[in-house]
Amino acid sequence: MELIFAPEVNLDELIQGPTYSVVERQRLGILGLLPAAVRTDEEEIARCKANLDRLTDDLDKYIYLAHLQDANERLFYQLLNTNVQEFMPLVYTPVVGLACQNFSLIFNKPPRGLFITIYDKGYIYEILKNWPEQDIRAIVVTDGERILGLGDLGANGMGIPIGKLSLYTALAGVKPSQCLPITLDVGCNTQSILDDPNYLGLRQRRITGPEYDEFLEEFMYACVRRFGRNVLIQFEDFGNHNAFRLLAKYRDDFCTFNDDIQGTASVAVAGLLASLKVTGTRLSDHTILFQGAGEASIGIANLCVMAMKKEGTSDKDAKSKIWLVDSKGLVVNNRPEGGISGHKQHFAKDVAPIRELGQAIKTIKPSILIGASAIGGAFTAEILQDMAKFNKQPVIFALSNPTHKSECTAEQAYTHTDGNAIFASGSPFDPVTYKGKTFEPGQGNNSYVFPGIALGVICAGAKVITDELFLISAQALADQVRETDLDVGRLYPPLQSIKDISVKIARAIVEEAYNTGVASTFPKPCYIEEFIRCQMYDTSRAQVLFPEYSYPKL
Ligand SMILES: NC(=O)C1=CN([C@@H]2O[C@H](COP(=O)(O)OP(=O)(O)OC[C@H]3O[C@@H](n4cnc5c(N)ncnc54)[C@H](OP(=O)(O)O)[C@@H]3O)[C@@H](O)[C@H]2O)C=CC1
Ligand SMILES: CC(=O)C(=O)O
Ligand SMILES: [Mg+2]
Repeated sequence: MELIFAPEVNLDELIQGPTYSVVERQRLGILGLLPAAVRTDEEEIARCKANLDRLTDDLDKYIYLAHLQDANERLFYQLLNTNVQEFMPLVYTPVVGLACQNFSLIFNKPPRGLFITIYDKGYIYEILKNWPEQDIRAIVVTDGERILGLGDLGANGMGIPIGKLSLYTALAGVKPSQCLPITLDVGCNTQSILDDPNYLGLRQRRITGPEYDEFLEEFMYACVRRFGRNVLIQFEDFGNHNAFRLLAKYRDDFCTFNDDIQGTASVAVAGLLASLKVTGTRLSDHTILFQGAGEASIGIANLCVMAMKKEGTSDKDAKSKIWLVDSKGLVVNNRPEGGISGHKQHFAKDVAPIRELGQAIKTIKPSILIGASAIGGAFTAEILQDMAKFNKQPVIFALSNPTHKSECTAEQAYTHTDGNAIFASGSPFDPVTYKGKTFEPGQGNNSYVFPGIALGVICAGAKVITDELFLISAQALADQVRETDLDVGRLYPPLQSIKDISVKIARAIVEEAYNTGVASTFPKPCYIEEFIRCQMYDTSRAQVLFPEYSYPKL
């Protein structure tokens, strides 16, 4: 047999590992660099699973998967797609929280994202040029100040943009080469992190004020200059004091959204719309109480108002049905403790102050209770029992992440309401069997919507992302919920069908983008769903083809 060797071996060529055929190995000049077996994708996925099964520690599993993503991205996404339900908690919440807390320890050399520090001010465009890919369509950016419910993790927050963008690909087929995770390192205010000898970020307290704002401004313009006007910039896990004002500042001129405010609103309203099918009510019939009055709660509250207005309720009446509890108690006008910012002000009521959540519930008797305060266990047995006392089927969402920050567990929700709760949570819980019925609660997490929204925005070349798009996505998601889901207490469609769900969301986004004149992909595709599917990442392996050919006789 005649062997053909390439003059120089490119180790990148090994990326497909043992799935290369012998002929491919010869042609690529990598013969001998792999063991003899020529394997199918399925066999390689099984090998990855066997490796994961050997590991007992979640962080070790995260590290294994991160290495797989670096070594063989295609296989990584194939593996995730074999069982999204099983693998999502390992690349996303809750384990991504653990990974962020240990990020400096587990950081590995291959760059999965860009770190841009406050000292890079003036050179952000040049740093963006260091990223090897040119055709970036989506950026997820954090400054690490509010990572899940874990607080300020500084540069360790990088796990979040990486994890979110992995879901862009795994859940909605956005091409990984078009995604760029970015951490803006402006310091960290968590002393234990600054004291950690392994910490890899800037070892200083956070820069704030005009210097921070100028840095963000330069970042936004540098992204557009480098990757084009339509590059999607998703803000993730910024501190409350920056999140709202940056969204307000950039939303009309950039293709941007804040996932914690707007994505969360969309997924929560989707869950509420699905719950209406169970209770046979309208959203406007409900009284909603939020534990927490931050990015997530205010975002959801505002979108609930939009949804109620669609039902014909006035703005004033809709707002009157929504109550907030923050760290100082019920959000009421003239509260002695003050602290009612502009966003909370819309929902502040003219009633006597109440300090405790439990007391607020006894007084207001809400039919929907939503937790987004990062106070684990805030929904006590008594609170859950009260919700069941006041309502035949209380809606209870414990949205805080990761799992130990959840306001209650699924088991607590069902047990303390005698199995009557309509429940969803930000981080996943295992099925619960109560009095012979097995509940499989759904995950009220923005991950159900942001990948599909991003896919739609990218396909349409949307110039801006309006609030209307988040309500449309909520409706598109709720429309996917079947009787069989509701029967097991799930307000969301099964995760296993998430790619099709994302396409439906994307389709709704694309149609709306054209209808409202914010699309810029022309000509408008005739068959929108087919067009979207054609843009999606294909995990099947590109064959290294060497067609037989010969020169014509000279
Ligand atoms: N499931 C999902 O998809 C999402 C979940 N989340 C989760 O929601 C949580 C909050 O996130 P986010 O809204 O962005 O954070 P913010 O920091 O913006 O808001 C937190 C809110 O909680 C309030 N709070 C703090 N302590 C208490 C307390 N003891 N009692 C009542 N309220 C309290 C704060 O009050 P004050 O205003 O007085 O400071 C603030 O209003 C996090 O755990 C996050 O992981 C967030 C986004 C998406
Ligand atoms: C899910 C999410 O975005 C958060 O917890 O911050
Ligand atoms: Mg977030």
